[in-house]
Amino acid sequence: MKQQAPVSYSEQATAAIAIQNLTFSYSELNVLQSINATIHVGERVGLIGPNGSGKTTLFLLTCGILKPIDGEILLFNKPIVVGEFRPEIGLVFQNPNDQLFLPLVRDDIAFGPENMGLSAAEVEECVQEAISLTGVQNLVERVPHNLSGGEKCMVAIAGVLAMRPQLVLYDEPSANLDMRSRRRLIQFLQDSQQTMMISSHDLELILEVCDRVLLLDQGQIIADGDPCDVMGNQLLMEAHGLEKPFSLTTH
Ligand SMILES: Nc1ncnc2c1ncn2[C@@H]1O[C@H](COP(=O)(O)OP(=O)(O)OP(=O)(O)O)[C@@H](O)[C@H]1O
Repeated sequence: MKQQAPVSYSEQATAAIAIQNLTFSYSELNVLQSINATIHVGERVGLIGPNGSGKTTLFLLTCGILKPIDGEILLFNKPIVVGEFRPEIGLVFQNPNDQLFLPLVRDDIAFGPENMGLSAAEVEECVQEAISLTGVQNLVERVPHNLSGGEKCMVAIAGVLAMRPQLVLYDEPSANLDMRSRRRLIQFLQDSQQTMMISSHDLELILEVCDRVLLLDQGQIIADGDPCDVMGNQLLMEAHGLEKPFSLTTH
């Protein structure tokens, strides 16, 4: 439950992400203040925190979309450089409309691998694999713009998986999904093989999918541990604008 020390040499072999003394501000607004955390290969880590605590910002830094003020992030032991494409990592954006922009779903899913210098046959293999994993076969000839929220969510995930990342960051993946689409997403996430981080206010989803949770608030990682322990701590949750999930209320 306490903040982690910077990654040690012995941890490097299994570190997918090593966040080291990371500090970030938008102009005058300090968002992250010297945070440290290591995400290991194979982990499924939930990222929780109140609105505006910096969850999306941390994901954008981890993908090299934003540049830290201080500190650094190592991705599989190699520093993230802002603007450098790293195929090892994929980000599923909070709003699928930010990700889907081509006239056909199939083209959207193919966009990533097509820009990775792969042959046409390799692109097709990646696309078919992603379509199959996400179950969007019936949507490939559709116009992304016309899809429902749940359909857009799975197509956006397919577009990321088509690049075969080892690590996927999901930003609020269940936002705006109905019960059936959300259940399908949870099943998909449980079956996924990649190391993952999931930022969400859907704490029950985090409980069902993740084996570890980080609580972010006031620029700091306030808690880091087992999801039931962290989210079952009512005083801790309430102190940071969160509620203990209903399914933990009898524990
Ligand atoms: N481009 C930007 N310019 C200035 N401030 C920003 C920008 N993007 C985000 N912020 C601010 O940075 C803080 C962190 O935002 P961020 O989106 O990372 O939080 P979050 O934890 O993902 O929030 P939510 O749970 O509401 O999605 C907020 O106060 C937000 O208003």
